Amino acid sequence: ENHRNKGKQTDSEREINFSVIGQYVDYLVKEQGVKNIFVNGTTGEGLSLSISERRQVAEEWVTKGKDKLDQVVIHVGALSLKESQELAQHAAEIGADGIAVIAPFFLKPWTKDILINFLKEVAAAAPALPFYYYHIPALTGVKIRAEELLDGIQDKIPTFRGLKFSDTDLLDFGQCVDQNRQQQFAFLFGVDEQLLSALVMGATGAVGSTYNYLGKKTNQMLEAFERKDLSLALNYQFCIQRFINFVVKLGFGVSQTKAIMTLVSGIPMGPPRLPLQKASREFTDSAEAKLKSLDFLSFADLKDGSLEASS
Ligand SMILES: CC(=O)N[C@H](C=O)[C@@H](O)[C@H](O)[C@H](O)CO
Ligand SMILES: CC(=O)C(=O)O
Repeated sequence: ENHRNKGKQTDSEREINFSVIGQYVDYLVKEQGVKNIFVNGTTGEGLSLSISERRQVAEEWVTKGKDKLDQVVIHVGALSLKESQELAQHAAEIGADGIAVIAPFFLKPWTKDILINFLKEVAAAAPALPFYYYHIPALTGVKIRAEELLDGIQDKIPTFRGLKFSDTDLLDFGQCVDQNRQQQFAFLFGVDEQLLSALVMGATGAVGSTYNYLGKKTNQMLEAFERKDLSLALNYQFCIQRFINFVVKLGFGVSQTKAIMTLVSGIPMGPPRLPLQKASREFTDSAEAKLKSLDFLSFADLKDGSLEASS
């Protein structure tokens, strides 16, 4: 396959630019204080990549993150159980720190037991790796409550270590925490604009798209929460909400996230892949103005060529 730049515009626009991943590791660690990476998920368009591409992306992150990142968790969910197992086994082979799986979303599991059976088969393909369930009902359409799924899950999936919870149902999330106090599960929250509420409920961490560029601000919120300075933590959360609320009104999704990542880091993320469409110039300009007005972005932060790359 032809992944590297061959000078043809169409190739570089359509293919993954593996060469920037190493740079991006350094950027996240140094500029955002982000040392745990979730690869091939929603933001990484994992489900729009071929299996071969997913393997290569995973390998690049693990290789470039060595001695720099704390944990690299690979999302290996797929519609095909066999492909998911292949990716799980591959994640183990390359030395990833964990795997995560979403519910299959075309032919869907309708009950908790069926979903567990699917997840169990994937987990068994990487028996030495921590396993995380990625709960994102708005995108998968699988609305089985996480609290139900977690009930007795370790008897079925011995490698189960936690949950990435990307939903706004804080009753469900709170009950996941409340009913599993005996376990040492990771409760990773995935709705960035509501993270503070989830921390109150017992979230042990967060995985989200905005940490690519608001990682530093979010870490300040986490530190304030840790120090029990709730009013300062709320200040940070409101600041983050002001930005997310602004972009949500403009239409905010993975494409727009990529444009902002390019803008803030100066590292070209490239356009998304079909069926997504590149964010408009108007979006990027408005987002940039908002970031500046909220003091999330100083002129000094803007790297040369960042506007070029996202235009
Ligand atoms: C649907 C989606 O992409 N969710 C992300 C993570 O799971 C979040 O990080 C959101 O992008 C973020 O909370 C903004 O709404
Ligand atoms: C944002 C996130 O959690 C994902 O890309 O899956």
